[in-house]
Amino acid sequence: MTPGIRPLIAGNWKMHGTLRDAAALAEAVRAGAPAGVDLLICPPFVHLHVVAAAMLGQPVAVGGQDCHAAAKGAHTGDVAAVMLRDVGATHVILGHSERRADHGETDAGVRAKAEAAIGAGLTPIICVGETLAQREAGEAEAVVAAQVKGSLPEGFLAAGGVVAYEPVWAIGTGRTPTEADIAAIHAVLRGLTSPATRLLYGGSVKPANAKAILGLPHVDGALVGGASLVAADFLAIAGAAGP
Ligand SMILES: O=C(CO)[C@H](O)COP(=O)(O)O
Repeated sequence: MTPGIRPLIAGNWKMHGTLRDAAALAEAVRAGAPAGVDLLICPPFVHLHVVAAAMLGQPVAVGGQDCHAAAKGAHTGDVAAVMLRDVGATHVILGHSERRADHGETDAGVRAKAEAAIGAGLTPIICVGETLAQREAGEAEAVVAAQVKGSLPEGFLAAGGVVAYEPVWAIGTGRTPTEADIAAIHAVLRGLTSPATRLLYGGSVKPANAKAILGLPHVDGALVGGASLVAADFLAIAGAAGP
């Protein structure tokens, strides 16, 4: 943790569940939200409006998992940042490795989306992280630094933008980097951002490892995938971030 930075625990629900599942999960998270920690849930687009309406005035923020760089236009299947804001989202995840891999997203494209998000009044959460091959080649710090430099637009830090370090090989695999490796990357991220920037770790965060990971220097929260689909697990991770 970084003294003076309130932790953020964000759940990325990815492409899971029905609308009924989403509403029940959101309600369970709301009911158990601990004090002293900011909570964010990011449902699939089609569930976002209902979940955001249910969380209005509650201590759980709601975010999108992506947005388009344009404010409107002929972009079939895409969603604009202003549309996310309009239905009650406050955050948006950008540049997740699954989108970089599945949709060919580049640092420049992520930067353009982040500009749109900031313009719409959303807080962007930009994901960076190396592949296993890059880590084994000793390139992890350089890869992450290049992604940060390429993906963060001007005004990102002033707008309270968040950076999430998610090593690609740790996502959904049950494998996590060593605590020293996480701390080393987060020190690089701190040097490239600001003393007030929230830096999240993501990749197989579970109740069992949350306390240790969240206790590392410059780790100001977590971006949680699989464990965020189980309210008790997500809340246990949030509890590990609390005072
Ligand atoms: O979804 C994640 C948070 O963005 C990230 O991919 C980690 O997933 P997990 O390994 O299932 O927690």
